[in-house]
Amino acid sequence: MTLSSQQSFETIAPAKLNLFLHINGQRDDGYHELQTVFQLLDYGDRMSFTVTDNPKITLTPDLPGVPSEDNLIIKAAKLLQERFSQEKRLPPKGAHITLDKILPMGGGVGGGSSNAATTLLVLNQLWGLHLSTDELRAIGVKLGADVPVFVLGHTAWAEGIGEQLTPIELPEYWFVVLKPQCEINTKKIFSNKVLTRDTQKMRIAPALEGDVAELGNDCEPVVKHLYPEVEQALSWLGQFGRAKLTGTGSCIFAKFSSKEDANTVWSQRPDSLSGFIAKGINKSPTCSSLNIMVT
Ligand SMILES: C[C@](O)(CO)[C@H](O)COP(=O)(O)OP(=O)(O)OC[C@H]1O[C@@H](n2ccc(N)nc2=O)[C@H](O)[C@@H]1O
Ligand SMILES: Nc1ncnc2c1ncn2[C@@H]1O[C@H](COP(=O)(O)OP(=O)(O)OP(=O)(O)O)[C@@H](O)[C@H]1O
Repeated sequence: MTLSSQQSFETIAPAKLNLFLHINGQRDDGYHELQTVFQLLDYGDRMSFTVTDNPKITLTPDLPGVPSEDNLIIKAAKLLQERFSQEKRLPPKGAHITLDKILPMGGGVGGGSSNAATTLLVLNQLWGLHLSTDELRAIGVKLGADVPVFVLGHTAWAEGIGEQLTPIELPEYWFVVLKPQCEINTKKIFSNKVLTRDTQKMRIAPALEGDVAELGNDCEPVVKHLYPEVEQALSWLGQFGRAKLTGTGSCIFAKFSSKEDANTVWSQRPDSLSGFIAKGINKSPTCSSLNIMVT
């Protein structure tokens, strides 16, 4: 049975970590050129989708602080509806979507982007649109630089503004991800005057595992200066391994070779730090259950 003959679908929208993040320049439109490795995690928001004949897109529950029209899930569904009308010349179908939000917002783990990408992938199939993954990636990048990697649904080496992607296979390590008590606006960090913007581009994806461990995040000095709670969290986690910022923060992470080692560190964390433990995965659960080939 194909998904287009089904009416409902439930899945996890996974989180990502930036295992390192280099900023290599700035484009004329203000966006930054970067190089990074996106590591997908086996931890994320639960989402469910039910097709409706009525063209309305509804989402429950509301996300506190995010008006419905600004929610990336609604925006993604509406962009896809426009394509539906263009391609099929029929009144669009609608959807009822539920979101169990567990990923910290403004944390650099890509929750909103992952929600948007999951919406594109699932509704593309439930509505029987059959757009290719490349077409969905092109729609996704209009919603945010982090959306395409979640459409690809694979851990990846990334360049450009984060949309030029090469899938890679990494060992499935465990990560302790800690969230200091602050939310960080991505634009605020990217518009900071003293942000490093001239890290030399690597010519090829580093031979990953070993090399990536040594590479840092160019946003870290600015974020540490503006948010002392992030600096404190980095020094605490740094006692147990190399601790880094993901994206523009506020979450930080360190890698461990077993769940037990990760748990030992997690159980000692200060009360001021929330977060989660997760395993690194190569392929996203949504792409696996939708039988999407990674190319
Ligand atoms: C920091 C990362 O999370 C690393 O993966 C991403 O680069 C951010 O991706 P995102 O949250 O999807 O970002 P967007 O929603 O596209 O952009 C938010 C703001 O960040 C800035 N921005 C974002 C990505 C990028 N490569 N250069 C930028 O300068 C832009 O000012 C933009 O207005
Ligand atoms: N479905 C959504 N889930 C979370 N945030 C959303 C969503 N839709 C819109 N937003 C807005 O996007 C902002 C960033 O949310 P998100 O959780 O993706 O942060 P992030 O992990 O720091 O993102 P990134 O790593 O992609 O920069 C939120 O503060 C919120 O205003």
